[in-house]
Amino acid sequence: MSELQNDRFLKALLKEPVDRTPVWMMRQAGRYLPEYRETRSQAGDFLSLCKNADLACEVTLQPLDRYPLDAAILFSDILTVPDAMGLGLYFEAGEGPKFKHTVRSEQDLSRLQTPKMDDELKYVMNAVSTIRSELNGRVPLIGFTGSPWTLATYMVEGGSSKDFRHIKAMMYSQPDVLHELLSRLADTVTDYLNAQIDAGAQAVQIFDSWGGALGHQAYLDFSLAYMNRIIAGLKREHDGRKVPVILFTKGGGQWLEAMADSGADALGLDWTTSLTDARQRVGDKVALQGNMDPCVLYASPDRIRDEVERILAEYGSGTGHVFNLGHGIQQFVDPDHAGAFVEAVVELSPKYHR
Ligand SMILES: Cc1c2[nH]c(c1CCC(=O)O)Cc1[nH]c(c(CCC(=O)O)c1C)Cc1[nH]c(c(CCC(=O)O)c1C)Cc1[nH]c(c(C)c1CCC(=O)O)C2
Repeated sequence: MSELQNDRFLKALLKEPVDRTPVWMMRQAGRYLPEYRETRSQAGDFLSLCKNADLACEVTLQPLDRYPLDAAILFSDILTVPDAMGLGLYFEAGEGPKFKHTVRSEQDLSRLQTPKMDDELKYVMNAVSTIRSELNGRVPLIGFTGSPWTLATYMVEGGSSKDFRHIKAMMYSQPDVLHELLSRLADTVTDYLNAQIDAGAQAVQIFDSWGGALGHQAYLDFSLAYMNRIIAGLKREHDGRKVPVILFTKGGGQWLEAMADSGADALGLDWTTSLTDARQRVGDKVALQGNMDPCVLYASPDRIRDEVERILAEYGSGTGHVFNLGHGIQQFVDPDHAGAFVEAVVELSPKYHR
C-alpha cells in the first residue's frame, strides 16, 4: 500500500499541527454532481451502485477529481446493515428508503439475522479495498456506520420519519425490546467498522443523524451508551497508524461533554452550535468537525467565502478543526458553489496555522 501523500485530515483529528484546515463534505459523492447521476444510471439504481465495487469506487473519487478535498468517504449507505439483517431495503423514487419488514416486537427481533462481514456485507469491504488501491495514497479514506439508535429508527419505522412515533412508543412502553435491538446493532456495527478498518479505512465516522430527536436522558441511555460500546470495541490502529473515530450526533450540541467522554477523537457539529463555545467546552479532549449550514451553498460564491471566513475565525487558531458542512450536501446545490466552498477553506485557513 502506498504512502499517504496528504495526511492533514488525520493529523487535525488527532490535534497534531497542520499547514491549513483540512476539508471534506458529508455526502460529497451524490446527486448534485452530474457525473454521479451518470454513473448511477449506468448501475441501474442506488443499491446496485453500492454493491458494485468498481462503480462505488468511481463515484467516491468523482468529488476528489473536482475539488482539493482532504479526505475520501466510502460510497455506501448506513442502511446496508439493516438490509443485511434481513429487512429488505428498497428505495421508492422521491420517497427515500423503505424496508419490507419492520422490527416492532420480540418476535420480529428473533427473526433478525446476524450478518457476516465476509458474506452479506463483503461487497462493502470490497469497495473499501478497491477505493484504497485506486486512491493510491492521495488522501485518507473514511469508513462509516449509522449509530444503533439511528439505524433502529429506520428499522422500527420502516423508513424515514418525522415524528419517530413507533420507535418512541417502543422506547416508552417496551424499553427492553428496544434495548435488545440496540444491543444487537451495537455488536454488528462494531464488527462492521472493524472489518472496514481491516479492509483499509483510515478513519471512521459514526452517523447519529437522529440522536437529536431524543430527550436528555433518553439520548444518554438509548443512543450515546451504545456508541460508547462500539468505540470501546474498535481496533484503533492500522498499519502502525491510529485510526481516528468521529462521532456525529446531529442536534447534539447540548451533549458535547458527555460525547467527549465516549473515547471518540473528534465530534461532528451541526450549524446550531458555535465552534467557539464547543472548543471552550470540549476542545481540550477532542477535535471538532463542521459546521457550515449546507444551505449556505445556495448563496453566491462571495457569500460562501464570507461564511467560511466567519467559521474559521469562530474556531480560532491552531489545529483540531476539520472543516465540513453541518449535514450532507443537498442535491440542488450548484457544483461550482461546492468548489467555491472548498477553495475558500484552502485559501483562507493557512493564516490560522502559523
Ligand atoms: C440517514 C442516512 C442515510 N444514509 C446516510 C445517513 C446518515 C447521514 C445523514 O444524516 O445524512 C449516510 C450516507 N449516505 C450516503 C453516504 C455516502 C458517503 C458520502 O459521500 O458522504 C453516506 C455517508 C450516500 C447516499 N445515500 C442515499 C443517496 C441518494 C441516493 C440516490 O442516488 O438517489 C446517497 C448519495 C440514499 C439515502 N440514504 C438514507 C436516506 C435518508 C437516503 C435518501 C435521502 C435522499 O433522497 O436524499 C439514509
